[in-house]
Amino acid sequence: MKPAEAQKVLIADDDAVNREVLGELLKPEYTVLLAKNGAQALERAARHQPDLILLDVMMPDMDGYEVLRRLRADPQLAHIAVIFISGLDRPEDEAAGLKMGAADYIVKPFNQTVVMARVALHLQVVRQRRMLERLANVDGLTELANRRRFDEVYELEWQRARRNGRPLSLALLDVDAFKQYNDRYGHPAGDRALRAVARLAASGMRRPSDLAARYGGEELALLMPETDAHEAKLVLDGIREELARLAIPHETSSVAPVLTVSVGGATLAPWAREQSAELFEAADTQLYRAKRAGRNRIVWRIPAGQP
Ligand SMILES: Nc1nc2c(ncn2[C@@H]2O[C@H](COP(=O)(O)OP(=O)(O)OP(=O)(O)O)[C@@H](O)[C@H]2O)c(=O)[nH]1
Repeated sequence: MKPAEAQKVLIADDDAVNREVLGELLKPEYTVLLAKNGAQALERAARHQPDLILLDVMMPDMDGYEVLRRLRADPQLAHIAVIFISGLDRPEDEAAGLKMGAADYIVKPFNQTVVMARVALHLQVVRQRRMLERLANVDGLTELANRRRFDEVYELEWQRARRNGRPLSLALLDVDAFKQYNDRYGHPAGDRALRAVARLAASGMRRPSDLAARYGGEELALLMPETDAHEAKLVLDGIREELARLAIPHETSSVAPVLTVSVGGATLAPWAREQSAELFEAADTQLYRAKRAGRNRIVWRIPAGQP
C-alpha cells in the first residue's frame, strides 16, 4: 500500500491515454497529479509542489521545454525535478532536454519497468537532497533553524528591511542558570528543557517570515521582520508567560524555583543607519544587561529617535 507520506508526481501530457497509462503505473506507490497542458502543469506545480514532474515535450500551446523554462525561472518551483517524456528520439533532442536542466529523458514508446525504475531513482535523489538541506539548516536537538541558517536569513532580512525602510526586530533568548540545571537534573533533562523552550519559541513566532533559531548552546535567536519593538516585546512576553505556565522545576536556580529565561532585544528602526552586526551586538548587549540586572526579564534597546 502507498505510504501516507508518499512523494508526489505530476504527469503533464496532452494525450489522455498516456496520462492514464502513466497514472495507473505510478498510483500504487506515489500520489499522482495530472495536467493536460503546459499551463495546467505550471498551475498544479505551484499549488501542490510535486517532488517530480513527468513532462511531455510536445504539447500544443506551451511545449515541455517552455514549461521547464518557466519552472526554473520561478524561485518557488525551480527546484522541482523534471523528467521529459518525448516522442523525439534523436540524441540531439535528448541532449537538449538534459542541457535545459531535466533530470532525465525518456523516449516514447516507453517500457513501464524502466519508467518506474527511473522515477524511483530520481525521487530517491530528491529525498537525499532534502535530507542534506535539513542537515545543513536544522539543529538536531531542538529542530529549530541552526546558526548557519539563521545567519543566512538574518543577512537577507536585514537587507530587505533596509531597502524597504521597514522595522526588523531581533531577540536573543538565553536560559537562566542552565549550568545548575544540568548539574541538578542531568544532561538529558537539560536537553528536554531546552527542547521545551525551543518549542515555545517556535510556536510564539506569528508570521511565516519570523524565524526562531538555536544560536548557541542554550541561546536562541528570534528574528521578526516587519515587527516593531512594541510588537516584538509582546511576542517575547507571550513566550515567557507560556514558559512560566509550564513551570519546569529548577530547585538550584538563584532566580526562581522554575526555569526562566533572559532576553535581550533590539529593533532596526527604518531611519537607522545601522549595520547588521551592530544590530546583533545591540541585542547581545541588552541580553548581558538582562543577566546583570538579575535575569528572568526582557531588556529591549530603546529605539533611537527619528532624526
Ligand atoms: N543539556 C544541555 N546543556 C547544554 C547544551 N548546550 C549548552 N548547555 C549547557 O548550558 C550551560 C550554559 O552555562 P553558562 O554559559 O554558564 O550559563 P548559565 O548557567 O545558564 O548561566 P546564565 O546564562 O548566566 O544565567 C553549560 O553548562 C552548557 O553545558 C545542550 O545542548 N544540552
